Amino acid sequence: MDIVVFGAGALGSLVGGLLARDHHVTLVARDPHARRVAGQGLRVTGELDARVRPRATTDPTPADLTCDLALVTVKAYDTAAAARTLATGDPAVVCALSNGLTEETLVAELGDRVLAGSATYGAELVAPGEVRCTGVGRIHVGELDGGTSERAARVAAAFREAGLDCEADPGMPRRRWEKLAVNAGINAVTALARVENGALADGPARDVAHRAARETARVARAEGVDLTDDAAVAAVDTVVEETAANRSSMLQDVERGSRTEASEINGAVVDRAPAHGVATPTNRTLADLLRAWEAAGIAE
Ligand SMILES: NC(=O)C1=CN([C@@H]2O[C@H](COP(=O)(O)OP(=O)(O)OC[C@H]3O[C@@H](n4cnc5c(N)ncnc54)[C@H](O)[C@@H]3O)[C@@H](O)[C@H]2O)C=CC1
Ligand SMILES: CC(C)(CO)C(=O)C(=O)O
Repeated sequence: MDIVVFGAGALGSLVGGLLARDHHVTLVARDPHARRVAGQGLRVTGELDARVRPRATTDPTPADLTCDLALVTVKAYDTAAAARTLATGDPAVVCALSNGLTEETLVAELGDRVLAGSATYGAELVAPGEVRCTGVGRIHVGELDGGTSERAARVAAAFREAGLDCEADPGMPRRRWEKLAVNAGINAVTALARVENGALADGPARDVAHRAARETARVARAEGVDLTDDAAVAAVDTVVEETAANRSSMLQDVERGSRTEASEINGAVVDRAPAHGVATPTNRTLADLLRAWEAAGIAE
């Protein structure tokens, strides 16, 4: 497959690097990472090991963006800009692995080419040209409105060919909310407490994460998605166990002094709640604390 990874930071470089073992991959990234990958290739270290030579560019042409599959791995708040650039080319299928409910923003520019996606792999960009895999997770892809499709099966098969754990999921509407519950619980709590995901296996931080996940499940149900409180909590516990050594992407953000996705994750739950009369005090507190930290001065 001809695959473009748009926004190759930590997650995009990991997934794109692994895909490059079997597919023709172009990373759309920023310097100095892009320059390093273009010159010396990309190293995947940590729990997985690979040395690959994908193409890398900071400035894709419409021809670069005309591909079989465009994977979007920018931060959720960069999705609209990524979608506008992707629309200058002609990707056959577009799939977001970003956290947050970003697919609607992609659909606005790219229409029914958009598949839903989610990833629980852990990744850190440790240096230009080197990404560390901190947790082997799983990727799910599927139709935004649910159901099976030939194109989702084809994308999942292409991922598996390259050795990634990936399934086509007919239940993406529920999975997207389940992932939002996982991130609402894990990301903000690990970022504020400055702990690895595994620290949420017990103790007070675990209770906060569970409360955020339950609130997310209530909003999901109010929006017609069948996600029980217990299922949301169980999903948090499973990801905590599977990614115990991860420093969540939001913890990495606060440690770097950069903007977080608190508004796109916890804030997204809070914003949707009033229309349904659902209370979301835990998500509001987590989002507000992170926004207060951002307002005090972030690096970018
Ligand atoms: N890092 C992780 O372990 C995981 C991250 N995620 C999600 O994946 C998404 C990406 O996360 P990370 O990879 O950690 O963030 P990151 O900040 O390392 O990567 C995003 C990259 O996109 C690049 N980018 C944005 N706009 C661009 C443009 N127009 N042209 C070129 N490059 C552009 C940025 O420079 C950055 O390097 C987030 O939504 C995160 O929540 C999900 C699962 C795990
Ligand atoms: C799955 C998890 C929680 C892995 O850390 C993640 O999505 C992230 O860090 O953003």
